[in-house]
Amino acid sequence: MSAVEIHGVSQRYGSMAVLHDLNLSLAEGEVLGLFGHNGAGKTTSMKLILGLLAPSEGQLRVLGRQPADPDVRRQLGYLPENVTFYPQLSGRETLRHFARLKGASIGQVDELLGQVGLTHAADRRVKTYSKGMRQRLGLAQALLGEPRLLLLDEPTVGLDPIATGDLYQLIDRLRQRGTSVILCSHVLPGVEAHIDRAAILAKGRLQAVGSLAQLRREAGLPTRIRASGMDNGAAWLQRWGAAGHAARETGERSVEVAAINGHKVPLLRQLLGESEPEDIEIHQPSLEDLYRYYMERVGDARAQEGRS
Ligand SMILES: Nc1ncnc2c1ncn2[C@@H]1O[C@H](COP(=O)(O)OP(=O)(O)OP(=O)(O)O)[C@@H](O)[C@H]1O
Repeated sequence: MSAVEIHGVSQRYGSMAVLHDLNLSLAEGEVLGLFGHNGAGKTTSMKLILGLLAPSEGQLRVLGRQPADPDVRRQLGYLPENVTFYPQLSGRETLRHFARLKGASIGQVDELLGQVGLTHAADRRVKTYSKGMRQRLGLAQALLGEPRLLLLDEPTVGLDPIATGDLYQLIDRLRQRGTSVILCSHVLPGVEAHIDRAAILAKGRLQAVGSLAQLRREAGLPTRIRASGMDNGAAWLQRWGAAGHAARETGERSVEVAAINGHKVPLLRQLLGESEPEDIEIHQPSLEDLYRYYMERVGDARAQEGRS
């Protein structure tokens, strides 16, 4: 059974269409990164999965049932984008309150405070917490009741680099336990190692979904091979250019060639077989490169529609 299945979902707010024919599924134990520009429809998608909104068109199944089913709700954890708490309660009191609301064991509270690094501040009022501490409390709240499906909307906002790394490690552990996770984020660097697939949403439409390897193949973005400490760089530039590869000088005795699909290994073999670079760097397209590619493609499509 899939954790989430979305079939042909469109969503309107009044007369404004914000999601168009969305089709997406999430396997159990899978971590999906959902990325998109401001207003792309990420939070709306999460609210549909949470059963907080009913789709204008199409169907959703969450853990095999209707999203608003109370049994499903009990198995979901949600960290909203702008998390707010009662300022007068302490962190521990806050979590106890949410545990009671969710029917989760109060015994989990202290363990979760420890997991998010808030044990030392458990008895301080939330109004004295920094933004990052409130965010971590929000995460602990989302983890109450050991959810099977966790929805995290901008979880790294306000987190310092170490807390961000801790969050990603926590996601890795949850994945190992079989928890399914949807993670919305504008922060792309660093997240790619912790997701199974990425979904890229723009203007309410899913532009791409797949593993990084699949998206790299689909986008056909080049892997850049940079060789430094080269005695005969100019000759290589000429040779690569003649063979139709984009190549450039990147510094003194340093050259770079862009290898598109299928050319990476042959180019490397040739380079290492026939010259002696002091160093080689291989830069695969990052999630950020892929995101930029899909965003630019939407922009281009719009520009062409405008011209026709
Ligand atoms: N309650 C609402 N009423 C009317 N329009 C809304 C409502 N909520 C969201 N929208 C609109 O729907 C579109 C999608 O919003 P959504 O919050 O899903 O985007 P998002 O991808 O989460 O954006 P961000 O990255 O800025 O959080 C936006 O144009 C937004 O203005």
